Amino acid sequence: MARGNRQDNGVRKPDMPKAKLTKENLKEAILIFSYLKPYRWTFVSGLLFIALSSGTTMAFPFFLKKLIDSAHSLSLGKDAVSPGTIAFWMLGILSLQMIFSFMRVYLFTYAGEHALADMRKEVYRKMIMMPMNFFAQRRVGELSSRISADLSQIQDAVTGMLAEILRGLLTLIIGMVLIFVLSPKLAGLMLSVLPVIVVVGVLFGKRIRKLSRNTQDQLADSNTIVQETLQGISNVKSFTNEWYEIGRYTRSLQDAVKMAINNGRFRGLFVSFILMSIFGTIILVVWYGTTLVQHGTITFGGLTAFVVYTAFVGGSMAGFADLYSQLQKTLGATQRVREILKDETEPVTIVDEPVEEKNKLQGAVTFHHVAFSYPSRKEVHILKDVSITAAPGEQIAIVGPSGAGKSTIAALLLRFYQPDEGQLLFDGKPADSIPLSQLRKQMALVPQDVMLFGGTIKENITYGKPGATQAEIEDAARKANAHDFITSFPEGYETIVGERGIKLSGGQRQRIAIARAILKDPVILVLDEATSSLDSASESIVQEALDNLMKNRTSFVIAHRLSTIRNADKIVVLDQGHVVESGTHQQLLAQEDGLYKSLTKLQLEFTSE
Ligand SMILES: Nc1ncnc2c1ncn2[C@@H]1O[C@H](COP(=O)(O)OP(=O)(O)OP(=O)(O)O)[C@@H](O)[C@H]1O
Repeated sequence: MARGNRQDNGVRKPDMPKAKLTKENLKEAILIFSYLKPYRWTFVSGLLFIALSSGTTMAFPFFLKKLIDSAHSLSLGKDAVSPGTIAFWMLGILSLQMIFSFMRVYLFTYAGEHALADMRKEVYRKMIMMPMNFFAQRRVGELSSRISADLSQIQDAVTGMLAEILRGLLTLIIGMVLIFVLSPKLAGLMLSVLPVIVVVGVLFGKRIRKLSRNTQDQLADSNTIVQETLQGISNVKSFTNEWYEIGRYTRSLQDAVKMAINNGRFRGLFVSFILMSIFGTIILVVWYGTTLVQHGTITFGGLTAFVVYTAFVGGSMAGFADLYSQLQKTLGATQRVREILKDETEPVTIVDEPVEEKNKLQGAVTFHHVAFSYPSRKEVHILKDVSITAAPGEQIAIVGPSGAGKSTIAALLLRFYQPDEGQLLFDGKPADSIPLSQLRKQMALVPQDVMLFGGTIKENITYGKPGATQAEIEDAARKANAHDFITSFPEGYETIVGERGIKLSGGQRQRIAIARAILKDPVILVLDEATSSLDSASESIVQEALDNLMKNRTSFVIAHRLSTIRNADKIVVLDQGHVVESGTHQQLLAQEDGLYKSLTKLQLEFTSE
């Protein structure tokens, strides 16, 4: 069976590109801001409040200077504004600061959350519209972390980081101007140590970025293990491989922890370095400042304000180095998300339109000399020169050994993939001349392993025709031999089926899938070994349901149990991608040395044993 999320070799592809701070990358990242467009006024107001709150923060040291100088003047018996009045002004400023900070956080959250939800919607929309090959080459965990982790990183950048950059820049510029105004000499001293700090900071930042990327990758690997084992929990349990999975997860986690600790070591060094730089500079400035106070070049208050401004400026510089590594992470996330946004989707429509008259099918299907290889394994030719014709309403059975390419035929029918050579025709028209969604709307697939969604039975049946009435649903369930077992549940149609339908038996799940297909009322039906996992009693109930479903539709039945397809209008025998025989049951049995005959014989022997 050609499953969607098949992995080629179980090894995750290194699709986490390094995000360097290049012009190209930044340009791409800026495109993400287009999602903020609908909320631009909220966002701009947020920016304004950041500027205002930075302004009020920067006003504090100024008032501190006034406060100290006035106290100093008063102590010398000179005339000055009373410290109480200045403290009162400071309280006023503090109140403003509170309002500004509240508004900035609120407005940024508002714009950021909305923009992120839009972005998530867009990425999900894109993802779900991707062709099958996209899913065949990626792991589910990896894709879901695009939507969760990567997008959260981007959101942090849009809201938190941008605010930090703006605040840092304002603090830096205003702080620099003010310290030069307060004392050019002291400012000169402070700036002489600055380039050293910046260079070392950037080098550190680079290293940290690399390490944290590796940690993130490793962590994503461990999360994939969790997702995969939970999805296949019955496999894990039936093989009693809990120990194996715990071991696998532990090893993966240990690697992640090792990397994170290594990263932490560097971050620790980085933080210590920054702290040392800040306090070292302060000590230097204070020492030199006190000599200037002695010479009367600067007041006590001035020196205090200078030190505080220096701390602000130093803090914002240290923040920049951290922001730099954050920015790198965000660029990585942006790149991965943009990769999906840029990828080409299938030409499906995302509005629920009825099938147009001109696209309505009668149900004739022709495979005309079709050859096919899966895009991920181009060198392996799965189908070779396959020709099959089905008249409207005919039942075509496809049989053959495992791996012969039966499910691949189903995948091509549903146009999950395109033939490499030859043509697929519907009512004599090339498949690609009919819009993809319009075509698929007229088909239904009852797969081998039925996947139900976590909602109610009713919701699962209505999946075949959203908006169907209760009468239609019940009618479909009756035809699918499902009504009786559904009504035997206390909650009837409202019974929650549990995640992926685990609260129902295999046969019940299949009958729900059949009811879903009946409700869809397709012209062409594809059944992929629909009865293979059932015992004889359930098989006959399901088979009856299937016979109801197949009435008056072109059906392609992929079957292992040859007994179920005896009455098919045509049986196509496939072997290693070739059609080796084709005809009715009787015709094929008449072929001495035929593959069908030997398969039938084998099954008879097998079942009579
Ligand atoms: N997505 C895929 N990418 C690459 N190769 C695939 C993919 N799906 C199936 N194949 C390969 O194509 C071949 C035919 O597979 P297919 O599922 O069509 O066989 P089948 O006849 O339905 O087998 P079975 O009866 O065992 O389900 C197999 O060799 C399989 O490994």
